[in-house]
Amino acid sequence: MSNEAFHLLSRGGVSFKKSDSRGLFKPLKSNNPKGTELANPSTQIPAELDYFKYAQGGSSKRKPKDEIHQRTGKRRKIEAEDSEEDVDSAPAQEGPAISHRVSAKGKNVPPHADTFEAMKANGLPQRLISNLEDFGYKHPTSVQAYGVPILLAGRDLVAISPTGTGKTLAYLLPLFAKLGSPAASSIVDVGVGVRAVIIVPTRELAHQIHNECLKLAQGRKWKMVLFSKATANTLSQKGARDKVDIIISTPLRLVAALQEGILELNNVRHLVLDEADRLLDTEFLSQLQEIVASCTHSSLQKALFSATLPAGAEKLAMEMVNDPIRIVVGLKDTPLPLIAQSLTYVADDPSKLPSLLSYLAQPYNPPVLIFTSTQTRATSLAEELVLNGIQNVDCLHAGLTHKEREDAASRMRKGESWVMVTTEVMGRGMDFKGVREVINYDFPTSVQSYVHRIGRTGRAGREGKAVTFFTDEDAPYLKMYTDEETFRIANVILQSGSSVPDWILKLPKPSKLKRRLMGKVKRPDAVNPARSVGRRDAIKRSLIPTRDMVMGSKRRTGKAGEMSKKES
Ligand SMILES: Nc1ncnc2c1ncn2[C@@H]1O[C@H](COP(=O)(O)OP(=O)(O)OP(=O)(O)O)[C@@H](O)[C@H]1O
Repeated sequence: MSNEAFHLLSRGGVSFKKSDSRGLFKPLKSNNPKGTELANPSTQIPAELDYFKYAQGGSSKRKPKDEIHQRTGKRRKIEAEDSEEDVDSAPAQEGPAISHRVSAKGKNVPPHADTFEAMKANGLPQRLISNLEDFGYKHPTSVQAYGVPILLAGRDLVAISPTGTGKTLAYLLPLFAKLGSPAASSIVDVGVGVRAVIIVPTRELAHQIHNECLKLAQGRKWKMVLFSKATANTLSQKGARDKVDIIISTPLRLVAALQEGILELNNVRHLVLDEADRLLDTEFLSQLQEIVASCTHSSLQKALFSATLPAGAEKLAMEMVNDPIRIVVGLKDTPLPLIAQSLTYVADDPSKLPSLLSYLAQPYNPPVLIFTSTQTRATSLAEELVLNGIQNVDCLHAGLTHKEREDAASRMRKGESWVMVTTEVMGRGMDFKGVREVINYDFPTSVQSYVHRIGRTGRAGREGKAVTFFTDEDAPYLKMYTDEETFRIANVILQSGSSVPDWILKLPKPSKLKRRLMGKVKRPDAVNPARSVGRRDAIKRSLIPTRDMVMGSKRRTGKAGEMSKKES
């Protein structure tokens, strides 16, 4: 199905209204069937995990951490290591701003700053603080409170902080502060060529960060380039590229420009790797090494950020930085307790579609993000949902054109997509604040993938819900066991305060072979085997009824729209 036809089929006429970020700290209402209201988050989040300062000492509706540890029978090893090996860890702070656990390792860790105002003493200009006030940001999050002073002090940083806790700003604030003023208007010698590079694994994320830069840069004429084929061509003229302050790019694009000789990175003083563990994966590693090797300026500062950093990636990360400080906010590789997680047994692959359809037949909180394992399955599932009358279905994966991808992301931001079917491409970094529910239609291939995927909800202090379907084939990979490297999804769920049925905990340990096969479960391209015969005809035939259905849904969704408006 072409993307256009797909939209024609799937569009209803109502956008749910997303509140802007100023409303992030207000109590949320849900449109759940019973009409029960989610309690005020300020009474729910454990203080130590209150990244957005809701709790300020409030109690949690989820299980307190000690209780969780009793259930898991063991406090996670990595966490114990963090606290035992802290060097110069900043002291626990009285007061509302920093009331949760942050561990900092490294020599001479600069003290953290409780407020944006206090960061002035570290060199954060008033201009940036005023911009933050305009966004309605009152306090720094933990990763900002600790990370900004470290980066402003010129130190290399490896920062691990849960999804949706404001890592982007934690590196952008010091970046703008350290760059001082745009090269074009600087009165001091800033050298020739780009001074800061931000590398991210996907184009969508690069786009999002570019937008964040534009917001933060208000009032100054920074030259910030979202690197693409088109911009690479423009930058092939030396005059144009010498005026660039910041480049945001995926590794592939940047390496291509380096190899073609249309870009030099010898004036880069700040290199940021966002989603660092993904960038240190074998897929990107050699490109990344080439980029790092091209940044030859003597005062190059490196900052690596991610919500997850498995041991192998952490080793590579630590080798890449000089005299670094490593900070860990909350529990490493663990989702926020704000996300209510559950596992749903669906026997086999063909049973997933009916399970999903019955899930979506109940009132749900749009937008919902649904993850599949491949592009073909994403397309197939999106089509099935449309054919089954689900409204405002969208699809985004790397097999679409750039324009289609950008349009889909933009519809999501505007609240026009109620159900977005996607792949790993949206799993990391994407910040759609309104996402209420994530469904892992296909079981994630690693704990990191799980943590990032479900981290698309529960952002910036909001509550979220994550449902993971698992089949008989997936079951071996749920099992908890204590080898830190192979911590599995059931552990992660328990660790972050949601519950896991006992029968899952009693599943046998997977064999070594099964562990090696993790993520290699072969799934058919079509999510509905019955549809594989005459699929195109079926879609064609359904065009008219589906349009009628969409028109009908416009009338019906008047109600749903009102409901959504009330809650946002
Ligand atoms: N100090 C703050 N106060 C309120 N909201 C904030 C603050 N800092 C950031 N945010 C908002 O929190 C949301 C999440 O931020 P961001 O995308 O940087 O998270 P992240 O930690 O990078 O997540 P991920 O690991 O998924 O990439 C964004 O919408 C951002 O605007």
